Amino acid sequence: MGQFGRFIRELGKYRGAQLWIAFLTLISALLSLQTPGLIKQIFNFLDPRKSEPFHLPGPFSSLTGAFVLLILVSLASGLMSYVMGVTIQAMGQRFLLDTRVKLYTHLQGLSQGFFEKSQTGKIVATVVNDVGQVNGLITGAFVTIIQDSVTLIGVLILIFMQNAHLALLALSVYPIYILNYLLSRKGLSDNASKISELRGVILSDLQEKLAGIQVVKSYAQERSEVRSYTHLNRDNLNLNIRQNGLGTWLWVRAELITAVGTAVVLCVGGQAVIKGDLRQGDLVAFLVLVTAYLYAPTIRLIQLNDQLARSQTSLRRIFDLLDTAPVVVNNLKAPALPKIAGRVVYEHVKFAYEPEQYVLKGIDLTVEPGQMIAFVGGSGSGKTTMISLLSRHYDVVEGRITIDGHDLREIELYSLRQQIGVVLQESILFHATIRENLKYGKLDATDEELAAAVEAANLTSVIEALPQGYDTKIGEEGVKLSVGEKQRLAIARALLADPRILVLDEATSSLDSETETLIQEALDRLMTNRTSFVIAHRLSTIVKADKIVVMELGEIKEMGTHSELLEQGGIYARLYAEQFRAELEAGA
Ligand SMILES: Nc1ncnc2c1ncn2[C@@H]1O[C@H](COP(=O)(O)OP(=O)(O)OP(=O)(O)O)[C@@H](O)[C@H]1O
Repeated sequence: MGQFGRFIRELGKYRGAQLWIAFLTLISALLSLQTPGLIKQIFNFLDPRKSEPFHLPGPFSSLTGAFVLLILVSLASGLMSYVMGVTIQAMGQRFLLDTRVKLYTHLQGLSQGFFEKSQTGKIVATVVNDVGQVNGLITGAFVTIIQDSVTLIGVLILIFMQNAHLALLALSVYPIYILNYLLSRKGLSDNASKISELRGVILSDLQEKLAGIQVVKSYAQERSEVRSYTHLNRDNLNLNIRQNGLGTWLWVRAELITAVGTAVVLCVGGQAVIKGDLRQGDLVAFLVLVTAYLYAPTIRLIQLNDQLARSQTSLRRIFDLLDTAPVVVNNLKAPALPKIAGRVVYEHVKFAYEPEQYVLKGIDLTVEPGQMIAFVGGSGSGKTTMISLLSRHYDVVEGRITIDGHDLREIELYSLRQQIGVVLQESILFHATIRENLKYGKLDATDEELAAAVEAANLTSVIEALPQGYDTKIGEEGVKLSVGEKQRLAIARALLADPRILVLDEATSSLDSETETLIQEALDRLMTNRTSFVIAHRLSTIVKADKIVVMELGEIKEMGTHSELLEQGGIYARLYAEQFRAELEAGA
């Protein structure tokens, strides 16, 4: 029930709408409860044995008047329900908007590590499906709960006022209702949480396999993917059938209990009518009250159990996501990093992704402004981790990293990242126009700035050749750019951002020499006058680096310029010889 409690608190901000809904519910319930009273008066008036006059205001105290009043009451109650429906739908839509924005804002604030460990599809399922499910709770279940609870309270008072004996009889079936409910509750909620979990799995699997369709196709796994997708969906179907079966079975039993209750009231009440202790109209009105206003809302409330069970899992996932704290905490009160020169110092830096499993084991490294550092080393030696720490995607476990003397943890995070540009191995571009992709580096870039960046990135002729130039869409409905063109576009984007520090993860994939030259030229222009950290794969980059850092198992083993390290004849000399030979062979 904890989740529902928190949910109700979350809804607190819509208090105005809630009060309005509560007021309308009350009026609507009071109006609809007038119907049985009117029916009673009509029947008692029509009683052939002893017609009783109407106790209604002047113009309505006739048969026609009573009918008109009946219609007016229904109309007014319908109108109230309409206004209430609209108000609740609006509140539901507000909730959808607010919760999705809240979740998305929270997601944007989470650290990179969270996304490395989570399946995107599951996150999408929560933001889209789970929030939608909870919206259903507001617009569906909550209306029922409020409306029917008010009706139940009103009807209880009315039936006891009319006939306490019959009222007690009508209520005698309630222990059986409760038992019936308790019997089904666990099954329904267990099954609902399985459905909800499975839905997340199906969505994340779909997203993952479509994103990785190249792998699926190149391993010819299409049929096995279709099989496993069908399998998951069949499980989903079975669980849903079971859920509906459980829900319907609960409802059928509740209907049966209702029938018993109605029969008992009719039987005992009927005898009272025969004996003359009760008027026919009183019995009919009592029966309408009991069946339509007592039993029917009770059954509706019982049926809600299914929806509540389904929503519980959704709420848990929404709250779990909202409760996930970022690993790297951005102190918004910390001072912004002033415009930097770009001096970076790693002081005795130790870092572990998992407790005690150090992947950086005491790094000391000083980089002067404008220098180019090349990280070299075997796979898993810690190169990527070094640059992740610089952008503060993770915090160091021991030691510290400073930029121009500022400890990274003591400055505002965004002001840090704004001054670090990143060009990754695989350039990530969005499904938008070339202009929009470029402007991601600098939102207010002028056309001249765009053109200069594009020129420096050797892209001018490529863009000019496109039908709509800068306004050409990339991806799905637009052009497909080659790997080299994408990379140059990413370089132009970084040029526009004009960061003082540059992080570059060079592409390992071999590009043809012409493309390689174009990219290299663009990169050289990008790196000019910036402190650059390069995870180097190309000999040309390594050779001209101001400092080559050779890493092995999380430690710096060698450091120096190309010629210094060759002279040492250590790890670097060996790596270089290997790579040089490999490049010669590849070129041959
Ligand atoms: N997100 C992560 N969670 C846990 N361990 C990680 C994570 N990222 C990297 N590691 C581990 O940290 C170690 C260093 O990885 P890192 O990616 O820094 O190496 P690298 O030198 O960049 O390797 P490569 O050249 O293959 O990219 C490896 O043992 C790797 O398995």
